[in-house]
Amino acid sequence: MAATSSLPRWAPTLSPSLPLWHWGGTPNSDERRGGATAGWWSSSFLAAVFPWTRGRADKRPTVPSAGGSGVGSFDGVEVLPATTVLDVDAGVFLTWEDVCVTIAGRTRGSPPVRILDGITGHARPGEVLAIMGPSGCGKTTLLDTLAGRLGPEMNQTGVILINGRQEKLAFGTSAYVTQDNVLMSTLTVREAVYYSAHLQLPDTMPTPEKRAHAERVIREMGLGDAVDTRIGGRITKGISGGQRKRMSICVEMLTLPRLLFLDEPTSGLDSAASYHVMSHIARAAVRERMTVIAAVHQPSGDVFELFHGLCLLAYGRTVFFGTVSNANEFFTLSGFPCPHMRNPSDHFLRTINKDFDEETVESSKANRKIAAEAIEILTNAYQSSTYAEKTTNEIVEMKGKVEAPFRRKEQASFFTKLLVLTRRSFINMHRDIGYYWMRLAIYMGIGICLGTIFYQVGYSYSSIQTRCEVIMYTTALLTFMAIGGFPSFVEDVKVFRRERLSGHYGVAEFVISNTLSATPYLAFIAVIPGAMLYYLTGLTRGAGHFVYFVTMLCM
Ligand SMILES: Nc1ncnc2c1ncn2[C@@H]1O[C@H](COP(=O)(O)OP(=O)(O)OP(=O)(O)O)[C@@H](O)[C@H]1O
Repeated sequence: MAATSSLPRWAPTLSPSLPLWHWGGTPNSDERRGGATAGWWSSSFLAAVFPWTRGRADKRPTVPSAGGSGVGSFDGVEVLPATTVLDVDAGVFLTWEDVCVTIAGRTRGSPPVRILDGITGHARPGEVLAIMGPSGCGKTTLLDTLAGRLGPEMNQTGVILINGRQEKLAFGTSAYVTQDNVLMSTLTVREAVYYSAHLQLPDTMPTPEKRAHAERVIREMGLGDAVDTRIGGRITKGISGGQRKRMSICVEMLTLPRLLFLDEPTSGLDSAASYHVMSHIARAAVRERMTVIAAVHQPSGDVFELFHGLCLLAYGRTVFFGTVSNANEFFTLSGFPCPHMRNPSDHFLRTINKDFDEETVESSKANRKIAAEAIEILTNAYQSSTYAEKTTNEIVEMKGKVEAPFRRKEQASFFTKLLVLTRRSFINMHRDIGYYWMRLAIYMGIGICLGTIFYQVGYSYSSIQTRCEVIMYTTALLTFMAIGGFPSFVEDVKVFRRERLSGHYGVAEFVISNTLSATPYLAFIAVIPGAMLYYLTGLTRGAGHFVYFVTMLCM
């Protein structure tokens, strides 16, 4: 657990019976409730309504970490004191037995395709389990299955237990870092993590503490130099791919979940960054008794040594499950010893990758075994080995553990989430040049074009037809223009999907906050060209036309 010296002055003396966000002892309750929080919100509200004031709000000095001077350095990466966000819930002993996943065949009548075939294993608190195997072997599918995120098109069988019982993990208990880093491109690193902290952490936690915590997690992920850089996306270049990956981990690490799933946490990172990120996660796992399951592609020797357990898959089957040190022994005993000076993880993956067997056969010497044969030998050897027996015994032992059910972690209130999401959405719209500002320019262009073509249509009977044409053209053009907003909308929905799956907020908060933030913007970009068109065409009799134009433009 964290060093008490790093605890903030209002932090309680930890007791195992205290829930995560139960912070006793509030020497400065003013600051907690009325002072800091209200202050932040008033400035937030100002910045939300007038986004151009945001710069000033963001330039406020950041609150120093609770640990004060306890910041050290580790190979150039700042290592901050143990976090102050402590959890006293039981650890997660996750076991899975004979897990099979199938998907319907591509053509009607064809047999289902088996993606996972009888996978058995376990993960325990304080340890990092690595799931490794060639590309397409089922690592992500296994993670999705364990996290309860399989798509409806997949069929799953087998027994997955948490502390010996079937349990749906409550909010804040588990987190999942996906392979594709879905983030809001218009925000800076600091903003994205702050907003996430405000969405996930409870209202009872003082705002300065949330910010300090977010700042600490950012630094622990080695993002200290990129805090004010925008994430970037479709149009603008922002942080690098590796930094995006670290950002994704950062956001999910904020609540220090009991169970953490990581899909390719080191992809896109250089070997030093991979090591620092994984070693931070491994340290956090030990310190906070987190259960970490990571699907990894090609770990360097240093990173590989950080893993406690290894689940080696090949084309949906288990090649090996056990400790990292036993894996080497198992490969040697099965006739595939790791060559001298070679990274064991490279050796394992090379031995069981059959995607390039044809090339191997052509270039191999007489009696060299191709990967398909090696997989057959290894999977059979594993099933009858003492390692498989040991895994079964450990699962039986873990199933016998009686731990109290997990409590749902206290979360931000509906109102707070709504405010945070509305503000974030405001900023996103304000900065999304492609969607809003270009749209305004194009609408004005359309307004001028149509207005000059149908200049002063007049009020005679013959002008009725012209009026109809104006309305028809406006409708048609704007309907096509609305499609231009799709890429931004799709990006927003992706972020929403990720955050909803993680339990940060629900559909109601998303819909309300987007409506609140989008309405003034859309009305703004609709009223100006609408008024221009209204004035140029001379449709001055009949307010209905104006309302119609504005409504259409808002689409
Ligand atoms: N929805 C799906 N429909 C059809 N096939 C699927 C689906 N999802 C996964 N698969 C197949 O299942 C296999 C395992 O996929 P999965 O994404 O789990 O592999 P992976 O080991 O994570 O790969 P990578 O390391 O390249 O990310 C692949 O052959 C993939 O094509």
